[in-house]
Amino acid sequence: MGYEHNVDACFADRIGPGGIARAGFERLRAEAGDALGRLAALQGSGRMALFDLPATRADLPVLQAEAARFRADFDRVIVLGTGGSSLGAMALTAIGVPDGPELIFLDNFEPYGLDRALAGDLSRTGFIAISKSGGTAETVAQFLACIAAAEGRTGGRSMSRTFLCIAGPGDSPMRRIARTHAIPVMDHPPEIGGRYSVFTLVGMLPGLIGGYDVAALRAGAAEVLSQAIGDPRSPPVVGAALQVAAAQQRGIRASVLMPYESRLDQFSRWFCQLWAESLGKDGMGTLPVRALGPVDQHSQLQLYLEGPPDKLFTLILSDQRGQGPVISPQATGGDPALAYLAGHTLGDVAEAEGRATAATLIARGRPTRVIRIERVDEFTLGSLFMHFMVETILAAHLMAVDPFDQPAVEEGKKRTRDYLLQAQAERERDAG
Ligand SMILES: O=P(O)(O)OC[C@H]1O[C@](O)(CO)[C@@H](O)[C@@H]1O
Repeated sequence: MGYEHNVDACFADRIGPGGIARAGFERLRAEAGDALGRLAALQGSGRMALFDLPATRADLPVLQAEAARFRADFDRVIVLGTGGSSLGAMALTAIGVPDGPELIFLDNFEPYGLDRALAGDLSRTGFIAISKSGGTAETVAQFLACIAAAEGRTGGRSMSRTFLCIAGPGDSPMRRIARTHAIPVMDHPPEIGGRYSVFTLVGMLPGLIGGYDVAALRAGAAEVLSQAIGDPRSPPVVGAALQVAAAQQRGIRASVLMPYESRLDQFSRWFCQLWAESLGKDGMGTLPVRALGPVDQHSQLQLYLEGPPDKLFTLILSDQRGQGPVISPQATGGDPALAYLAGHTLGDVAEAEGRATAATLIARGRPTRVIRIERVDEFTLGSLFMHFMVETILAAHLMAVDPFDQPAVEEGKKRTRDYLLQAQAERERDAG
């Protein structure tokens, strides 16, 4: 597997009263294991398509061909899409810099970023607009703005070769815009929710354009899934029971994810959407918190150690020993205050800091799970994606909420539309 999962320091028998009791946890773990068994029975039926994706390879040739075209034609690819339509690919392409065109994700809707991106040379810039619903205001508005900006600036390339759209099947504003401009549209699988879509073309295509090994990503996911299905004590089952037991028994209100790897910071953003939108309903759910080590030791850690004991910590640690520049003993100038650094690499220091934070949290009786990874690569990331998806789905089961919907976000979207219509009406009234 791409990781080791250690939850010992979450239990009262290890960390004292801040920890959870084994008995209640074991009941939840058994229930989560049963739920996974029922979901696994749907494999291959199309009713749990997420579980079929890791073993799928048939879609890759078409995506590889499309990616090859983008790689040949463009120096920059601007990806439009928000939430589940971008976070997975952003997490994947944050793990390294293989090669290929620069990928620019305009996931946060704001004029400044779009203006800057569009101010560049558009003759070697491709665009991919992604929206499962095909109607998300931010993505549709960006799509229209990019089409308008690209017209006459594509270096003679047709719109159909400059833009690509990924949208759910059926009529939608995005599809209508694409049709007007003869922009090709690929289908977003309707049976996979946006925040679970990283293993579909939504994650795979940007990944392939960036030169990432997407088969390894799926292989990592496949391994976690098959192990979880075969073993009711597997990490995602244990993780779900842990999160729910912590909330039920210890009033835990927040789930902090703290990788000690900048390359996994985007992964934490992906996790936050997954956890929040899947669980936050009917008064249930815990607050997902994105933290990054070591930098947040100098920002959040004081609160984590001495603030309210309402957080469950998940640290993702990798063995960075031996990596990076060496601090030579000569460079420390023989200063005794710096003797502890002499001869170490920067990776040695980062590794010691991650270990120290885990030990300090544990010493303070704060429930702390440690996920150890060997390296940050596609296989490991695929493992972590699948781990947290299964953990989230099973936690939802234990909380009796639906992990696949997000009914409340519609309210804000409707208000946005109303405000804009109102402003339009006022403008027209003032004008005439
Ligand atoms: O892919 P779409 O339909 O544009 O949705 C983007 C995101 O917006 C949400 O619906 C929330 O507003 C998310 O669930 C989703 O990932």
